[in-house]
Amino acid sequence: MIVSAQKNTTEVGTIIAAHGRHYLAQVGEEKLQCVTRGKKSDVAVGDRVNLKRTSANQAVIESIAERKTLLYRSDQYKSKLLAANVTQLFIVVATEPGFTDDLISRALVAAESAGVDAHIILNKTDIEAALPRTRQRLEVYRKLGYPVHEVSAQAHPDATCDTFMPLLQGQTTILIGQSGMGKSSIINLIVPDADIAVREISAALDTGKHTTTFTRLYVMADDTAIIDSPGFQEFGLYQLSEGMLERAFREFAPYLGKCRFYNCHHLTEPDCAVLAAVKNGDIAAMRHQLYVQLLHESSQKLY
Ligand SMILES: Nc1nc2c(ncn2[C@@H]2O[C@H](COP(=O)(O)OP(=O)(O)OP(=O)(O)O)[C@@H](O)[C@H]2O)c(=O)[nH]1
Ligand SMILES: [Zn+2]
Repeated sequence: MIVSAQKNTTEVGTIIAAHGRHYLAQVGEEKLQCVTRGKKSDVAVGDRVNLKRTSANQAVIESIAERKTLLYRSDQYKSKLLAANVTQLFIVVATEPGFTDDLISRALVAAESAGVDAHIILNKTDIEAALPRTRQRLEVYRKLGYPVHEVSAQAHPDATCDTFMPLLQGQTTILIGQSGMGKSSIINLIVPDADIAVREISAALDTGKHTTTFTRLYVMADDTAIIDSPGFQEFGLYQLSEGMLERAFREFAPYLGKCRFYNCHHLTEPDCAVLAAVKNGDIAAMRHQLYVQLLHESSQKLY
């Protein structure tokens, strides 16, 4: 079929899902199946792209607009693209089941190093027995300046929407969370017809049964989008240099440059200002341990 009107013009779209080297782009009200030229597959969900139509519902990606931010996911010892142009990252945790600090801090490091704001969403506040202890566990992050928002998607859906809507406005927000935290419940509240959209995306990309395993973007308004990243995407942090890592721990900032050695790794060095702060409790030991672990991991990278 020849679509004469669009034949030689370029259109602008947003990548809303990716599966292998097949992409789906939202162009106004339409969803177009896209491929890249050649073997390139460096397109990420959230990318703004220039497209050339090849049929009524297909197009070729001509170019990718400059990215404001880029998040990576981990794939063995490699980092692959997770999402582009994200402005804020919401980490969903719950009173129950338990969450791990390791995953929260890794997500925070990913956000910091990408220049993306990070917020923590505490869901299931209706499970009151577990609430005090959960709040206390999140205190370390709140003290670091990461906003913590309390919601209950199930018990207080309207209040949950009221909490989210102003936060989402004008932003591209990625939601991540370990299984069972209630991320799907939240998405279904704030994105009406999310299920329909996922089925549509899945059919267009022919992902078969893998409907829940791909990252997808929901366009809410011109300047507002939500990205649902299923499962708990391990963030790719292998590409971070030592300098980027130490800066991704925002509580290290007052101490950087104050160690005896200008190239201090903050591991076991004498007169290390960071270690001194860990020792006197100004830096949480748990956070420093993760820094050590990430430093170790980034030295293990294969390429
Ligand atoms: N008590 C309570 N339960 C909730 C709340 N929100 C979600 N749940 C329940 O928590 C369970 C997990 O919710 P989901 O929305 O499926 O969680 P998810 O994080 O998407 O989990 P996966 O689908 O495994 O990734 C379900 O049984 C929900 O009914 C809440 O506010 N309070
Ligand atoms: Zn040091």
